[in-house]
Amino acid sequence: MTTSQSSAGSGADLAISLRDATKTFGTKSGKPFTAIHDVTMDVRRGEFVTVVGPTGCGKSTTLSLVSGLEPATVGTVTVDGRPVDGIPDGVGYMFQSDAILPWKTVLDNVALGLRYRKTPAKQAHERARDWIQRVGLAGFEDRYPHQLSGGMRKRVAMAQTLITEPTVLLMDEPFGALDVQTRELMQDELLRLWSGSGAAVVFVTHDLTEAIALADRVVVMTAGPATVKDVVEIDLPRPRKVEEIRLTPAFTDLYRRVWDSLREEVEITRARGASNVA
Ligand SMILES: Nc1ncnc2c1ncn2[C@@H]1O[C@H](COP(=O)(O)OP(=O)(O)OP(=O)(O)O)[C@@H](O)[C@H]1O
Repeated sequence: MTTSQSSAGSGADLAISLRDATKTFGTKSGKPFTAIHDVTMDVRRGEFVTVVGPTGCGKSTTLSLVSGLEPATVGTVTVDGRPVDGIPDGVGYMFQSDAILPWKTVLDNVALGLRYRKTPAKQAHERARDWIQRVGLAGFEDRYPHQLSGGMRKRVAMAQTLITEPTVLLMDEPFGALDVQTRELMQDELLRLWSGSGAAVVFVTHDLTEAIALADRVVVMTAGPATVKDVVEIDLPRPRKVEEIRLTPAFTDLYRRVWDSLREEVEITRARGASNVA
């Protein structure tokens, strides 16, 4: 399937909708810089969409329009049917560098997600204990971040985000800094925690294996300014175990399919030279 947009449906089941969204930044030189161009993409409630594209093409910028951190210059962006104007309710984020505070314990860090939303301390701590258990960190409530492994810190970050029960979860290379084995563990954890949550996820990654293993659909973006080049449906059965599913012939076919689409864009980006995309 080759489409010029990622259209998942319409109406009430849409959690996220971008329509011809373009983002142009002002620069010091005075020459405007267009980071993404005419991006049209829908994500249904409960759907897991991953986004791949060449380095610097505009993937994070796309997320920042959905999160309300940046307004679209042209086009429309809606979350839960409402135009994005500032940070929408019900949106959770996870980035490569986590938002864990080194001077707070695991319990306080996880509770922070709720404390920022004015939940009383006692209630926030009760729910934090529950989430710490769900992410497999029971017994580590009183540890500080420097006493944790990279994977454990990610579990804290995941609990901190998921405790707010976001309806839209935006993830920008959240496992990018982890070693391969820990990354696969965290991918499985994420799928387990997400399944049945009803959250719509947009997950940006450079790792095609990760993109395919997690997704219902993979959106392939062009060299910058990014637009949607292709959307690949991932019809692999769920529940999935990443280390098992990536060895199946169906997975290999999908990998080839996504890479065939992405390769040309990566080559265009390489030909332009790193200095133009940094
Ligand atoms: N605030 C800004 N002002 C000017 N240019 C920006 C701004 N934010 C991003 N850009 C530029 O927009 C382009 C897209 O950046 P973005 O971070 O969205 O790409 P990306 O695909 O997420 O990158 P990567 O793959 O390296 O993570 C880049 O050339 C970047 O320098």
